Amino acid sequence: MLHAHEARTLRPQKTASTLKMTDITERAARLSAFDGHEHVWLGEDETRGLTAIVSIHNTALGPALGGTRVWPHATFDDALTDALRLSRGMTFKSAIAGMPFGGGKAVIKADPKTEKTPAMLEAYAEMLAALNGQYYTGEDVGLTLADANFLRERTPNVSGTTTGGSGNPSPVTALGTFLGVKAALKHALGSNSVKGLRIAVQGLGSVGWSLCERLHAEGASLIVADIDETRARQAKEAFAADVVESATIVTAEADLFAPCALGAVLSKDTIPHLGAKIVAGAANNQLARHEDAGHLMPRGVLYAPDYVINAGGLINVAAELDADGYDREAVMAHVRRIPETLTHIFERAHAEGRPTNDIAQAMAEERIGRACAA
Ligand SMILES: NC(=O)c1ccc[n+]([C@@H]2O[C@H](COP(=O)([O-])OP(=O)(O)OC[C@H]3O[C@@H](n4cnc5c(N)ncnc54)[C@H](O)[C@@H]3O)[C@@H](O)[C@H]2O)c1
Repeated sequence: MLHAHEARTLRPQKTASTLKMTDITERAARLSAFDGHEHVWLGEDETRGLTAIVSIHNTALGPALGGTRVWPHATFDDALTDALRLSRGMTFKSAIAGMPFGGGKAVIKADPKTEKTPAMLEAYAEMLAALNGQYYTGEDVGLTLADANFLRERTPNVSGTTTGGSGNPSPVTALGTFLGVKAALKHALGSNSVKGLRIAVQGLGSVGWSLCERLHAEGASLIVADIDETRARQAKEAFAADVVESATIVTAEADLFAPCALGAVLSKDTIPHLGAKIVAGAANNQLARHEDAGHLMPRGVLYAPDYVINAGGLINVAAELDADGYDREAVMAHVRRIPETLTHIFERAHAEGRPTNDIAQAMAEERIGRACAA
């Protein structure tokens, strides 16, 4: 495996490849989201329409693992910032979940509906292969199970596939999130039942939809929003949900708000207008800035740290890479411990008068620190 700043150039394995790979670690270091990343790679292929960033934050606990996001960020630096923030979150997620993996994430700057082509994914598979085991990936926003299968046929460093893998991790993420929602309710309201509660869900994709199914089945009343109107209409029919605009779901009066779309939904601007006193959802990087949690506490808002509650998918894909083979029962047992970890964080945060994300980060850093010291 490569170590921090050891390698400056990598070449695709196919000699006639049009893919160009550049180490952009130094460029990334100029952004405030950098946080000491070990490596950041840019893969460009003009012919096949690829602009991809692979961001490797910390490999103290093992090789970097994290999904690939396909999203049309407005600028390259927006995409780079997203990749950096997401891979840092993966380091903490893996550490808290006790997985032998480090933090990594990739962003392909493209519209997944109109610009994602087989040729682009082909070029991206070459990039993954050239990274030679530094980084393992799978689904995220804009990268589907079919895409993961396509990549897996071309390079081994892909998890969460149905071509020899354990399949789409999203339902497992949704299960962990659902159990985490219950843990948050129990801590804040004294009961973990969702029956009769109003729950606002932002984002009705793979995870958000699956979470809604569970909440609806147990009698919650749902308020939903998605920028995809078809998805929102389907949720109205399937769950008798109230549909609101995406911009207003943050303020919707509810017992709990579950962000399941993109990040930065909790900021100093949105927090004063939150319509719920509990925030527990699957989206990565819900806080615009780590410090924004300081605005939640004085308002009595309980926040379930995103990388703790949404770790189900990671636990599932990591198990697929286990040398002893994938064990579904062990995965489910591990996911069922997410509420226990959350409850510990809630109680410690309450006892110490600190934000829940501070406690989660301290726990993750302790484990990473122990690995570095060993
Ligand atoms: N899939 C997983 O296993 C997994 C694991 C951990 C974390 N997450 C995180 O959970 C979130 C959802 O992931 P997913 O796999 O369901 O993605 P997805 O692409 O299947 O769904 C995302 C949904 O959010 C909607 N959306 C985007 N921007 C929105 C906005 N501003 N307002 C309302 N809706 C919006 C999209 O239209 C889409 O329906 C992401 O933040 C992802 O990083 C996913």
